[in-house]
Amino acid sequence: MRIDVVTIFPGYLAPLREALLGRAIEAGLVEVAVHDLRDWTHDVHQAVDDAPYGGGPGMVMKPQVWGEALDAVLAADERPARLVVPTPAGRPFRQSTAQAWAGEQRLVFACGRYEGIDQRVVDEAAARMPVDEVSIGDYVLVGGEVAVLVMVEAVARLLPGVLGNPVSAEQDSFSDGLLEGPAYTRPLTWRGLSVPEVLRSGHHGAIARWRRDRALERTADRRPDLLAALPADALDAADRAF
Ligand SMILES: COC(=O)COc1cccc(COC(=O)c2cn[nH]c2)c1
Repeated sequence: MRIDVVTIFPGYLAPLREALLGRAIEAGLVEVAVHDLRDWTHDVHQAVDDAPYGGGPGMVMKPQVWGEALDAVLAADERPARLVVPTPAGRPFRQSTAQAWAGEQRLVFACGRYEGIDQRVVDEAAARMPVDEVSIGDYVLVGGEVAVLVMVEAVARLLPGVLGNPVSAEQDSFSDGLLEGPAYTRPLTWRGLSVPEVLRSGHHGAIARWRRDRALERTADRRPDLLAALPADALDAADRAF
């Protein structure tokens, strides 16, 4: 998979080169190219924004600069691309979104700042490629860069070879529609707190049951919306205690 990011703060994307993801890039499992939007300005001030039509606070990012930047970035590789624009006004980004995007040959991320990018940039792009305006949560950031770090990590970890042990991607939180329950490791007792007996029993059935109970309990407590969204047949008789 090739990932391109267009931003006025390329340095914000430096963490993509670290750790697991950095190794995946070095191994050629994923290619990442970060582009400075200002490279496509032609004025001495390298202006990327202007006042909003209709008035109101803040500035809007200019369509001409974004248009030239996306044209150039898209032309750099013949693989078909999906354009992703992080925005508080977007559809929710979920694990299912990451799963779907993991099958893409190419993702191009456009990082908005200020009050956003002129809508015509998104509308014009949508005429020639799939475009997703997505939100990573109901809060407002200063720019899309941090959201891109979140989404790239969520997608890249699903790519074959990126994670050491692929099984954990399947057994993710949300993969069965429930939150992950508590996890424990050595020592057996720590500051007077012990590990639940069942986990040391060696009874795999009892352990699986205990883990599911804890996941159901936590989901009912923290995310009742997820529980309500489960398909009817997802819960067996033993589950219905929650
Ligand atoms: C067409 O889309 C745009 O113009 C996007 O423009 C902006 C403007 C300000 C901030 C951002 C960054 O995204 C978020 O704040 C965000 C994403 N998820 N939750 C919060 C993006």
